[in-house]
Order: sequence, then structure tokens, then C-alpha cells
Amino acid sequence: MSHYSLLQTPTTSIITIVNDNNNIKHNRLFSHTKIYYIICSRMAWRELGRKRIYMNTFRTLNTSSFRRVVGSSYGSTYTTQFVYASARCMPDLISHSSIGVDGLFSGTKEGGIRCFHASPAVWARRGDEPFGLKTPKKEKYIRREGRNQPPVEARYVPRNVKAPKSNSDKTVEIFEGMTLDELAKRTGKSVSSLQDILTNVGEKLESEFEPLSMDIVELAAMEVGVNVKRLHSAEGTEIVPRPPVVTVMGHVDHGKTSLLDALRQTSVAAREAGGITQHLGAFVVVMPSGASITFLDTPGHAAFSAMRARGAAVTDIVVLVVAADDGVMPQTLEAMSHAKAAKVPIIVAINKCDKPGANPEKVKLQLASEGLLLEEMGGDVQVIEVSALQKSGLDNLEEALLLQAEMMDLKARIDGPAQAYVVEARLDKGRGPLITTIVKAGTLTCGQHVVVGSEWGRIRAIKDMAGRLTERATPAMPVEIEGLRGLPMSGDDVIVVHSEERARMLSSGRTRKSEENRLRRKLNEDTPSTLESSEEVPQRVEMPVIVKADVQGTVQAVTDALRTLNSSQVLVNVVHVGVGPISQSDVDLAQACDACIVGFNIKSPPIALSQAATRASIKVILHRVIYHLLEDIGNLIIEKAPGTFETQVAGQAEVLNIFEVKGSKTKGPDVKIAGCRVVEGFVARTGTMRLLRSGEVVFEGLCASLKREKQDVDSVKKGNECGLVINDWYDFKIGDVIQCLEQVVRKPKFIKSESGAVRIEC
Ligand SMILES: Nc1nc2c(ncn2[C@@H]2O[C@H](COP(=O)(O)OP(=O)(O)OP(=O)(O)O)[C@@H](O)[C@H]2O)c(=O)[nH]1
Repeated sequence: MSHYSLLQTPTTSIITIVNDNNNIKHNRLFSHTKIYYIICSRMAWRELGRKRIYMNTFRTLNTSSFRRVVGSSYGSTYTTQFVYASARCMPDLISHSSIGVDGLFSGTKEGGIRCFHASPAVWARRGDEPFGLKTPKKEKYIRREGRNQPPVEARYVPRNVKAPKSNSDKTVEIFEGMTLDELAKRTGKSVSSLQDILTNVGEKLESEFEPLSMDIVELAAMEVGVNVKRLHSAEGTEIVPRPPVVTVMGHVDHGKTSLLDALRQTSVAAREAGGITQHLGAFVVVMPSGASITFLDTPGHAAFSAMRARGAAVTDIVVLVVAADDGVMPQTLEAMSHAKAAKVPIIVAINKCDKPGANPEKVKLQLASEGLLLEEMGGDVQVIEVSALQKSGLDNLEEALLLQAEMMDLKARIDGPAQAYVVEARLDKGRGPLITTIVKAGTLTCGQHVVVGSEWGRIRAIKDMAGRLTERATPAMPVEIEGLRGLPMSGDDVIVVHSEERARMLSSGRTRKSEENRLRRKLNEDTPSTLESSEEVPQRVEMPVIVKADVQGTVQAVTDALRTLNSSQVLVNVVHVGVGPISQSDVDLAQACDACIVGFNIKSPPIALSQAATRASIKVILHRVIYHLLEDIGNLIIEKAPGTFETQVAGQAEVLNIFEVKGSKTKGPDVKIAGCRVVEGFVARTGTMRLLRSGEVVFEGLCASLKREKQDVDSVKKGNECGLVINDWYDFKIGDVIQCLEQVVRKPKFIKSESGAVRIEC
């Protein structure tokens, strides 16, 4: 089948068909259109995706003018059964209402296309339609896309309300043993479409209630464009206590590295290996009792935040190092915020207690005044006095960690599929990509096929921290793994799959998904965000904020002022405050919490830091006038607020005449058309019509057809005449009034009172 451009209405739509061997290279046309559809078989679509042709196409365009792209169809090369919005390709550009809003199509064996159901714009152009229109078979194809949505063909897409979100920013939780039926419910997709996907990846199911492996579920979910969150069950046949995984944090020069070095030297492996020369990113300390502690040996917040930002909840306990002579410093507070935000318990190590100027008691008071509830003051945070230099107090610290671990009742399943995270990844010239991982549950074994982030491979060798080859890695054991094809990132998850083919598939699915998400984020920056048309009461959303200011008093004042902007729709959540300039750690924390950074009376951050913030899509707002700051934050809040949906009358028409079109077997039932004149505003094809008789509402229904001089039109303005059909209404009377209702999103407002006080009004 060759390439057809079926239909083009200026600046509205293009429908393009490509077959398996074709591509879209010619499409200069696209730059003149707002909507375009590509119809092709799944195979062809894959091919386009693989060659990234669609990407190139978009690059040459002003993407913000696109409203939707319909991706592939299911069917063989020459039989395009019907077109639907393909969340698999450019979900960000797809409004899933694409089905039926502008047309459903069916291919013919001859390579043609039949239009089953089309919008006015399509019908109006049917003279251009080369393959003729066939009898509508709507019901067969019209689906409900979500429980609260009307059938797609009747969906009300109001003005001022942007198209519904694509699936791409939807995240569903998946688990081992999930059924297709459950996945269908969570993704909002039909069982049959998911079944098609699984058949395509060679998975044959007896029924939709058959338990599936998590990687198959992830594959299917990614194919329909949703993000997944893997839920790992703690259940298993063998649950055993596991060692805690500990991260060391604290202010610069307070002795984090020295403390880790001192602890490392107490590790058995270090003694056995004559001191570990190679940095693995983690090591294990074994106590005389046999209990062990795993330390992540990259000190600082950056590693911690980077892992957390990637969803890797590896750290169980944070050791907060505070120098006894220096006391609580800005980065001490930052570290506390990081740990608090991650809900990870803290153990304080007051270091440098050997120093003459050491004053541990003062440090404790400082920490308490910063809100840390120390054990000796009736709280539950243990404080240990140590000296990394003299290696004193280390036993106490290790014991405190074990006690904390015991209280946390850290347990893991050791049998079954491994769940692990990458701590560090590096490229070795001879051995290829090497990763240090920590297993959270299950056991990693040599020879297993794994997917790590978007990379895949087969475990060729596992080495323990002393560099010895081992067959398996159990929970909390840091090991180095060899055999990956590419280099993943810290914080990536390690997943065991049963075959190389599965590993390849999952890896490519993840690569594609992350590319889609990246593109979507980029597009969201270019275009305003889309809103679901719904009547639901908006949920309150959180807006995390980090506040930095010149002095403590200002920090407090800014924080208090920001809290006055809380409203029923958006809650300003101050996740961290600090005195001084914006630091890398602030940026890391902002990334981990999806926060914006507010700076008051401070210098702009260095260019490299600003660039890092921009790259991570972190908003940095700097001001010296509090009102300007609040105004900026107020605008952000308004942007973030879901808003409330309201119905309003867009226009009104009077019925002047009534026409009856007799139905037949082929044409369908009889239809009553109201010949109207629009007397107020406008009436729109996508609107809900309210029929009033003598001032009383007698019916409300969706508009089935809107014509002007026999042409289907999207809307008709005041002063013009039109023919209007309302779904399921056959009893128009001359003099009836028809109101067109539209839904609008009402965003909160930023209000400044005469006294200068500001607030957000919903
Ligand atoms: N007297 C004394 N000095 C210490 C102790 N621990 C660390 N130091 C010294 O403090 C300085 C900083 O120690 P580091 O371990 O590099 O501190 P850090 O927190 O890792 O520093 P950054 O990596 O720069 O954040 C070094 O000169 C150490 O020798 C201690 O217990 N007592």
C-alpha cells in the first residue's frame, strides 16, 4: 500500500497512511496542520518508532501547534482495523479522546479505508474521501476510556478545557502475580488490547485471571504508555533479618570520610584483603556477635538524593556527623532535612571529641533546638560521641546502629527473584560495565538475565567486597556485578528476568518510555499542561519549597509568609530552610522532592549550579522584596492548582423550524432536526445542549450534529442559523430555547488586600 494523504482541512487534520515499508519523510504538510493522524499497521508503526522518524518529523515542527497524533492500529499490513490513540509512541501529544472524535476508520483488503464514524469536520470533507463511507457500526468500536467518561464519540470536549491527559504521566502500581484483568482496571485499557500486546510479545494466556510475572506486566503497561511502580512483596518462604544499610552525612570537614575510613578498617573484608584498595561504593562491617552493617561509602547528600530521586530507597539509617568543636552548621541542617524528607531515622555521631575545643553538650543543645529529639532528652535519636582520628567510640556507634536496626525490625526475603539497586556504576576497560549493587530482597545469582534501569545483560561474575568471586548475593550484601551491555546509573533497579529475549524487550521498553517521558517533560515546558475534563472536586496538591535566606530571621519570615498562601487546592510544604546561598545539596534535595527553591536576599547561585537546576527542571526564585516573591510563588501555586470545573452557558439558540429525516435500514432511525437561530454567544458541536420550554428545562443531552447550510460545523455564532440534532431527543417545538453548555476550569486567584496582605482564593 502506498502512501495516502486522505484528508486535509486547513489547519485541522491530516490523515496519513503508511505501510510497513513506508515512512513519513515527505511531510512538509505537517507544518500547516494542527492535528494529524498517522494510520498504519503495528509493524509499520514499530518501524517508524525504531527509525525515530516521528522524532525527526517533530523536530522540524513547532510541536506546540499539535493537538494529537494517532499512532498505530492493530491489524495486518493491509487491514487497518481501527485507529486509536497510540499511547505507545507520542503519548504527550495524544489526547486519548482521538478515537471517534474525528473518525474511526477501517481498512479494506484493497488497501483502502472506510470511515465508520466521523466528526463533522470529516463528514464535511467526505467528497475528498476516496474510499466511500460505509454504514456506521459505531457501537462495535466505541469504547469507554475511563469509568467516568462518556462514550468517546459523545465525549464533551469543552472550550477552554484542554484535552484529557495522555496515559504517559499516569503511574500504576504493579506486582508479581498480577492478572491482566487487574492491569486493565488500573491502566483503564481493555483486556483485549492488553491481550493483543502480550500475544505480540509471544505470551499466550489461558485467561485474563492468570497470574503474570512482574516483567510481563511491566512490558504490557509500558506498551499502553503508563509508568509503572513495582511493588515488591515482603512475602516469601524464607524471611530473615537483614543488616541495615547506612549512609553517612554531615557538614563539610566534620569528618565523614575519616569516619567511613575508620569504620572500613574495622571491616572483616578489609582485614582479610589487607585493606580494600578498590572503591566499591559500599562495605560491610561485621561485629563480634556476627551481626553486620552495610555502609554506603559515598558520603554526602548528593548520592543519597540521587538515589532517592530515582526511587531507590536503599538507606535504612543516616549517620549525621557533627564536629564537636564546630557544632551544627548549614549542611548539618541540610542533611537533617534530607533524612527527614526520606523518612529515614538519624543517629548522631559527634565527631572530633578528641579535640581540645570539643563541646559535645553544646552540640546536643544545638541539635535539640533544631528539632532533633535526642534520646537523652526524652526523644528517640541516639547520640554517640566518637573520634574518627583516634578510632574511639566506633563500637558504640556500631552498636547504636544495630539497636536502631533491631527496632526497625529489618527483614528480607532471601528466596525468590532479587530486588536490588545500583550503588555505583563504572566502566572497566577489560571487564566492561561494572556495577556495585545492594540486594534489598531475594538472591542474585550468577548466570541470571537482568535488566538494570534501561540496560540489560547476563550476570557473568559476582564479586564480594573483598574481590572474591561468589555465586550469589543476598540482602544488604554489596557486590560487584559483571556482564551488563551498557552502563546504568546509581539508583537504577536490578530486575531478574527469565530469558535474554525478555531482558532485551524490557530494556527497550524502558528506554522508549524514558525517552517519551523526557520528551513529554520538554513539551510540557513548551505547552501549557492539559487538564482532564471532569466534574470531580479537585484534590489538594502539595507544592514542596526550599527556603534559603541571608539570616535566620528572614528565613523564618519568608517561611511564615509562604504559609499564608496555603489554600484548599495547594499546600505549600516547606521541606527545608537554610541560611546562606543556594548549594548543590539544595538542588539535589529539590530534585528528590520535586521542590522549587526560594532565595531571599541572597546572591544568585553560580552559573554551573543554575544550569544544574535548569537541567533538573527546578524552579529557582530569587527576590529581595517579599511581595514580589509572594506574587511569583502565588503564580506558581495557581499554575499548579487543579482548579474547579464549572459549567456555564456558552450560548443560546431559538428553535424556528423542525425538520424530520426519515430513517431506513441503512440510514438508521428517524431524526428530528431543530432549525435554529443563535441569539446569544455560540453553540458548539462538542457542547451539551439544554432544552428549555417556557423557561423550564425539559432535556439535556449531547449534540449529535450541528450543521450550517448542510455543512457540518464545529460551532455557530450569534446571528447565524443552524441545524441541530440532540442525542435521544425527538420532540422539538417551535419556540424552544436551546442552551449550549460548556465546561470551564476556574483557577484560584492571587488576592492582595488593601492592607497589603496576600492570599489565594479558590
Ligand atoms: N582531631 C580530629 N580530627 C579529625 C577527626 N575526624 C576527621 N578529622 C580531620 O578533619 C578534617 C576533615 O575530615 P574529613 O574526613 O575529610 O571530613 P569530611 O566531612 O569527609 O569532609 P568533606 O569530604 O570535605 O565534606 C581532616 O583534616 C581530618 O583529619 C577526629 O575525630 N578528630
